[in-house]
Amino acid sequence: MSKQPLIIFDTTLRDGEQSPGASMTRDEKVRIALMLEKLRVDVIEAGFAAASPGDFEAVKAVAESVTGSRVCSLARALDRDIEAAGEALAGAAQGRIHTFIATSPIHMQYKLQMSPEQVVERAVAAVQKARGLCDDVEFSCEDAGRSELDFLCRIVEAAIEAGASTINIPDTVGYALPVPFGEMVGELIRRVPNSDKAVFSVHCHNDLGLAVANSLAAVNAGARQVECTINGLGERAGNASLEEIVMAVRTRQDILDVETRIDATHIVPTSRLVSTVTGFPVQPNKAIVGKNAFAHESGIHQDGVLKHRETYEIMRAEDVGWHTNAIVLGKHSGRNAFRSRLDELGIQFASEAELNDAFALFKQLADKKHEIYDEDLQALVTDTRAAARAERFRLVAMEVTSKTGETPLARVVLGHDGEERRVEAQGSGPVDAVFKAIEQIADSQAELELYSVNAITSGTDSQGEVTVRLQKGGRIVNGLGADTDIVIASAKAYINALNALASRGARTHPQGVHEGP
Ligand SMILES: CC(=O)SCCNC(=O)CCNC(=O)[C@H](O)C(C)(C)COP(=O)(O)OP(=O)(O)OC[C@H]1O[C@@H](n2cnc3c(N)ncnc32)[C@H](O)[C@@H]1OP(=O)(O)O
Ligand SMILES: CC(C)C(=O)C(=O)O
Ligand SMILES: [Mg+2]
Repeated sequence: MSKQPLIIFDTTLRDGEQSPGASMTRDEKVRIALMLEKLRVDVIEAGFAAASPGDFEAVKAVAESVTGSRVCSLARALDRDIEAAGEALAGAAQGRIHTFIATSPIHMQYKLQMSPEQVVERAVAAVQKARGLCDDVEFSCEDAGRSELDFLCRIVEAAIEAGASTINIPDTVGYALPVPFGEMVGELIRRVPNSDKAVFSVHCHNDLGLAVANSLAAVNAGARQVECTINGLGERAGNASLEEIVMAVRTRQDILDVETRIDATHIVPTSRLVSTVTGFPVQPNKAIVGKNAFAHESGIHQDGVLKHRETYEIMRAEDVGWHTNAIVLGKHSGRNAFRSRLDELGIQFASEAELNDAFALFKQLADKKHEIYDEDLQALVTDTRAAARAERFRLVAMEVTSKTGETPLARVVLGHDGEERRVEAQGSGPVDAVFKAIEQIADSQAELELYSVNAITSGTDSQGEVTVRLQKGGRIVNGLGADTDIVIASAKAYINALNALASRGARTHPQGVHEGP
């Protein structure tokens, strides 16, 4: 039986970015978008063009960089938002304006303070306006999961009549349960007289941990687009995870009559990239992309897998991009192997000089570490790019003494506005001592909101990747640092965050206060 296409709409760069602290710069968005294009995602929602000048620029840059996927911008049902989306998407090979308005009684009454009639009127006007600027328009009924079915039928019919070719049914607050949600989507498709003129889509949030289950229930009921994010990143508890949807569809071809065009071998590198850029580590037991997803610890399982892999594995690790290194990168590798592996990971360099900087760091790392994994390369490039931004502070040297029964002492040499300064400080631990020493020079008066360490690969020679989040006067910045020595990685991350605080460069976060490295 021939399968129907299931459109994969990735919203990592828009809804994913709405996770507090997950903001991305324009260049980071382009880097992730190019990876999503490689993954063969059908639609990339690049941002919310009207949200801020930074996000407008990011949507524009993604639209101008990506040709293999459709690029989309979100817009409220307001002319100014739709015009901004249309303008940002003008350079796209394939663009889409995604406009939305809430349809649940609670949102219409308290948030929009509009009557249902006014909401329908606004939705129709928004779709018409968007169609005047772009021939591909998606309309979403925000909070559809808590909306009345009769009203949904009415507004969806009107939106299709006005020119929307995709109708999205979001479970905005993650309230739905799979069986009733599937029934609701099926009922909508049956009852809306012009439903055959649009693709029905779902966008599920994970507040009850059911985003993927709800999405698949809707697919079974006739939805042919799923909105999802890498690693399930997204507002609050996140969105449906792309990798879980894609692999569920692929693994259960026996009972699902849809297929996607995703090249799953890029899933793990994309997951790593998103995690590195946002500073959100992936939990070890996360389906598909967690480091334990294909690991077997117990004897009976190990025995079974050794005798016949499928006894305990329903997917092959290599099919989703685990350990795809055909060439092992190490200290004897040259520039060509390095460049080619980065190319496979979707990382391109703006100049030969940038490649050379990254290659020099790679050689330093290879001296410390036997084998360089893809994850190391992602971290290394992020580190090079983070270091390349406006450098008010620079780590020149550091030494930390940490002995049993003694208070740790850090001696740090910091480059500050062209001068080198030496300081020392004690702290409750080695990292605390280093941060205190750096602060003696920086005197940032910023609050440390988050400090997290993540081992990039396994083994004691693994690189540690550190995220530091600082907050000052409502402005939040992330700093990233990677090194085989986690205290040095911590110092780099702290300095990186201080440099971000010192720079006023354009950031994309909707509220303009969260900044990433
Ligand atoms: C479910 C979702 O994920 S929806 C997308 C959520 N994402 C974001 O909000 C990130 C981007 N947002 C932003 O940058 C800002 O909120 C902006 C630029 C869009 C708007 O900022 P402001 O003009 O300061 O408005 P503010 O955010 O305080 O309030 C939202 C306004 O939009 C209205 N609104 C909300 N949704 C819609 C909609 N779909 N269509 C029309 N108006 C809407 C609200 O009723 C409110 O109107 P009011 O100012 O008349 O009370
Ligand atoms: C804007 C819409 C699609 C959304 O993100 C939601 O309803 O969750
Ligand atoms: Mg959402």
